[in-house]
Amino acid sequence: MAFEGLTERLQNAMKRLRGKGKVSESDLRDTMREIRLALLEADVNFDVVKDFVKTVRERAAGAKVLEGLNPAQQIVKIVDEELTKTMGETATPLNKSTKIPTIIMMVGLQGAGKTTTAGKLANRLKTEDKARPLMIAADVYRPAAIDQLVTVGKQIDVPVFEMGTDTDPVEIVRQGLAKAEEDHNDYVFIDTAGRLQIDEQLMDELARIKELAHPDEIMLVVDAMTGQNAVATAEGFNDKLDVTGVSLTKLDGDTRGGAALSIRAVTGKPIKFVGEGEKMSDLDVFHPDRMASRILGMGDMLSLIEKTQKEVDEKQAQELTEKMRENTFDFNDFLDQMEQIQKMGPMDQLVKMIPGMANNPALANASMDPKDMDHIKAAIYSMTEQERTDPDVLNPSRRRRIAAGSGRPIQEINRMIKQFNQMKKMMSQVSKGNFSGMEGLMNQSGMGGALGGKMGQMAMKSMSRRMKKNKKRRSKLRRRRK
Ligand SMILES: Nc1nc2c(ncn2[C@@H]2O[C@H](COP(=O)(O)OP(=O)(O)OP(=O)(O)O)[C@@H](O)[C@H]2O)c(=O)[nH]1
Repeated sequence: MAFEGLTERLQNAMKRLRGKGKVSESDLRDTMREIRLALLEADVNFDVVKDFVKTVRERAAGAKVLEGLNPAQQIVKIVDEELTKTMGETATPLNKSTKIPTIIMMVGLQGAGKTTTAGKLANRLKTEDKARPLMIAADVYRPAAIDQLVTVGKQIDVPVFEMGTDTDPVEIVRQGLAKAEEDHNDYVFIDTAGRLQIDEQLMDELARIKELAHPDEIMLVVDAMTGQNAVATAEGFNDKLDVTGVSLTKLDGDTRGGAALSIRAVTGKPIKFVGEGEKMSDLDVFHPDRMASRILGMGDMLSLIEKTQKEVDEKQAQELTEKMRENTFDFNDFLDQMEQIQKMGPMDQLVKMIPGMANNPALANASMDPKDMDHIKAAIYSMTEQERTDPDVLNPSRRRRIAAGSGRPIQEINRMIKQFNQMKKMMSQVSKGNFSGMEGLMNQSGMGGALGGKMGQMAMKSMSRRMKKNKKRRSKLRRRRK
């Protein structure tokens, strides 16, 4: 099994923190030493280990004690996040040319899995994107290599261009590309020669092929089982060819993890795919976050941690609901809400996540312009503390002052206050469990319109999260009163 030793050692390193209410300096030091040894033993590059441990230690020492998470859980979370970062954070797709064909040049040492990976990728594009790839056999040094590519081609029903072993590989590639043009293939894979070790002659040949073909992707294939050697190979190929992506093969074997964890950090090039078997379908997109949880072997623990965190967020949300229910939701709360929402990302996407809102025609065109948010904020910033907490005092002269202070027209301020009040009313209704009038209220108040729409959306977002929980809590309260 891949990563077995690493997983076990990392788990052991963090186990010692379990059940501790507080992590002392020496606990942390011991844990970090264990993590460091675990990574080194897994053949992770020394510099990568050094940086990793340093970052985790700093984050762990500086971490505020998050409510709801114990110290061990927090450190697991930090280690998980940093592992993910080390491997590149997010999945990186295959490069694609704007006009066909997209040319993918496969490079790597002999036996790394170039031919197999070319076949797997071609197969994937064919089945998922209905692509029509062509594969060029440019390894003229081993007749068996051409046969192998031809066999793979038959297996996945993808044509192979080959000229035997007597033609210069660059010439083969030139003619192969002409053939692809003629046949309108949308992808071309160039299967190049490998050696047991990097040598000048091979590199020169690859450089000549690169110069001729201008590949969109130079995919370096490395065998994950070879640990530090894989990393050295990657560096060598990258220095000479400036590769664009890496495929790690044989992750189904008992690789220790060094290659997966070091390549990105050492070469700066993303791992794009991983091979996990010999079958043509055994190819996966490389997801750093999933790989990190797999290495940690703490899938359950990590989802628990996430859940706990969410609940802490919900506790804050609960306080807000309380205010809504008691009708004391004011402009300060509104400002808080807005700031939270702004941190979360584009408004229209958030709205779509609300159950039942994805297809709501009232919100169809209500996308959130950050400028509008800023205008609302500016208006609230121009209010006095009293006005924020007690919006009823907002008489015409105060409104004029706010308009002048925020540089917004008075009509806009009036509209905003009116809609805030309607929203507040709506919120208090909803929080009391009265959903029926909501839609009518939304339309009546022009919530689908510009400013109100946005306020409405924000309110909807916070409400939807709370409704369920609140309902439960209210019935509990009722029971208690009885
Ligand atoms: N278990 C496993 N085997 C793999 C994987 N990828 C490739 N292989 C095997 O590794 C061996 C070498 O793969 P090839 O595709 O022939 O390697 P190559 O880089 O093209 O090698 P040359 O053509 O000799 O330069 C084959 O037996 C493949 O079946 C993988 O992800 N998992």
